[in-house]
Amino acid sequence: MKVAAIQINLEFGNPEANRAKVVEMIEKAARELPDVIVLPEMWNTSFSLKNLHEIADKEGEPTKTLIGNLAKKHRVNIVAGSVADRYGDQIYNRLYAIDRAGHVKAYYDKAHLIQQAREHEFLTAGTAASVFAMDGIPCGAIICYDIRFPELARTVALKGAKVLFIPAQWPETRIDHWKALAIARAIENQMYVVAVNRIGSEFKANFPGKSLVVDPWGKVLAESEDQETILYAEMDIDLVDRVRAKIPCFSDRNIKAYSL
Ligand SMILES: NC(=O)CCC(=O)C(=O)O
Repeated sequence: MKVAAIQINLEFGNPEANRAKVVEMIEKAARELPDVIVLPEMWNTSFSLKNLHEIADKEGEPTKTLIGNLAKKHRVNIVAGSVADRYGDQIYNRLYAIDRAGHVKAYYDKAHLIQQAREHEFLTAGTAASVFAMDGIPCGAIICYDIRFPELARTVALKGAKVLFIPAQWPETRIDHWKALAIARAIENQMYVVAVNRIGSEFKANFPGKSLVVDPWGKVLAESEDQETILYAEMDIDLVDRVRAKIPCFSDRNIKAYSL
């Protein structure tokens, strides 16, 4: 499975501009014939939280049609990062997984909203982990701050995922956590992690990129710098089974010891 992680700057509160950038980058990434393209967190509006009611997607549109058409045109799977998506009065930080035919296979709503960024005041948290197949490979997704909650990544792994996608907007001040947590989630769950950050700045936060792909042994296969780029990596999915056979953490779990 060849992955292309799209690391871009975003325009605050400007979905039109961000859609144009995303289309340009997907077209560019598709030329390298990846199996899956991944976008960052909240790429339509960014964290323009106060006017999300006006500028968020409505019931998945236009993201589902726009990205679905690109997926179909290039016969590529797309993990459409996440977008602000309004359903009635509720707005979700929602990720869509779209297959090569342009169909939405699954969605995932960010479960842990970061109070420090006041996300919980404007967004509704998801309540379910998401696992979906891409070309028959079981995959899962979490979003940004979710990476700090090992229970969620573990749930995704226990549901069978071998690849975990993590779109994010992760700031420079805590970038060491980003890399350490991505590697930790890969090692403890013996799965691939594709962690996609943005660049640029918003309010007082700088975003340094540093998107990375980690294999189930914890080896960083690819890592980007602080610039607009597409990060490519080849994932040997059979390695997940080999690592899980070598150190059988899943069958060695002792759930009696985990109850509070
Ligand atoms: N967008 C986010 O969820 C940011 C998370 C973050 O900055 C952190 O966990 O630290």
